[in-house]
Amino acid sequence: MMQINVMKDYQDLSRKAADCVAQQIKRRANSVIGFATGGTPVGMYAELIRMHQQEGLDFQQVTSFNLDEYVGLSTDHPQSYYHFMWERLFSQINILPENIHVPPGIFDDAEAVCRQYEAQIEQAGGIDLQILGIGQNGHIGFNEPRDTFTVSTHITELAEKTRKANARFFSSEAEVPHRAITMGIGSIMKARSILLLASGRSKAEAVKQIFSGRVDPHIPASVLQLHPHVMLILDEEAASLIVDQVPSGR
Ligand SMILES: O=P(O)(O)OC[C@H]1O[C@](O)(CO)[C@@H](O)[C@@H]1O
Repeated sequence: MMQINVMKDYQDLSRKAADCVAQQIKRRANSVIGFATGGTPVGMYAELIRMHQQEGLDFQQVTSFNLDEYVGLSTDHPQSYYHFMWERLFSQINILPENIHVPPGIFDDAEAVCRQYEAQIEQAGGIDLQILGIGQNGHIGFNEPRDTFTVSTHITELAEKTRKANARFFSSEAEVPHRAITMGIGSIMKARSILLLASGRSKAEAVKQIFSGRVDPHIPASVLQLHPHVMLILDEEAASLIVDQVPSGR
C-alpha cells in the first residue's frame, strides 16, 4: 500500500519524515534504518539531531545502512557520502560507530564488497525502515534507468543527468565520479517499510512516474508500487502533477 502525505513546504516535510523515523526507533530501540544522502533528507537529519538533543531520542542501539557511495572517494573525502552522513547526522547523535554502514568507495574486489554489504544487512536482521530520495530521472539509491533492474548491491555507471544534478556539491562537473556502489532494487525492496521524500518542482515528473501503473526499470522508482508498506512524503511542488492520486482532505 502506498500512503501519500503532501506537506505545505520543505520544513513540514522534514519534520514529518523525522517523526516517522523517531516513531520507528521508539517502537523498536534496535531498529535497522536505511539512510539516504542528497539534498532532500538534510532537513530531516537536522530535525533528528534536534530530537536527540532536546527530547532524548536515543540512537544507541540503532544500526544504519546507507544506500550508496561514489566509487573512488574515501570516507574522509568532503564529497563522499560517508563524510556527508558523518557531518549531517552521525557525529551529532549517539549512534555507535560500529553500527554505521556505508558502502565503501575504495576497494580492490568489487564483487566481494558488494556481497559483504548484502551479508551485513542480512546479519543485522534486514532493514526496518528505508529512507529514499528520488532522482529527477526516477532513480532510487543510484539505481539508474536501465533495461533491467539490478537486484543486489552493485557497481553502477552514473547517468549524465545524475552527474549534472550532483555537480552542485562539487567544484565542477568534471569532478563528479562516473561510478557508484549502490544497494540494488532487491535490497531496497526487502526493507520492511519505505519512506520516500521528494521536494520541489524538479521532482514532480519523477514522482508522477511512480504511479505510471507499470513497473518499468527505465523508471526505477516505479517498482515501489509493488511494495506493501511505502509512505511518500512530498511537498506541494513535488506533488503538483499527482493531485488526482492524493485523497481529498489530506
Ligand atoms: O535529494 P537530491 O539531492 O535531489 O538527490 C536525489 C537522489 O539522488 C541521490 O543523491 C543520488 O544521486 C540519491 O542519493 C538521492 O536520493
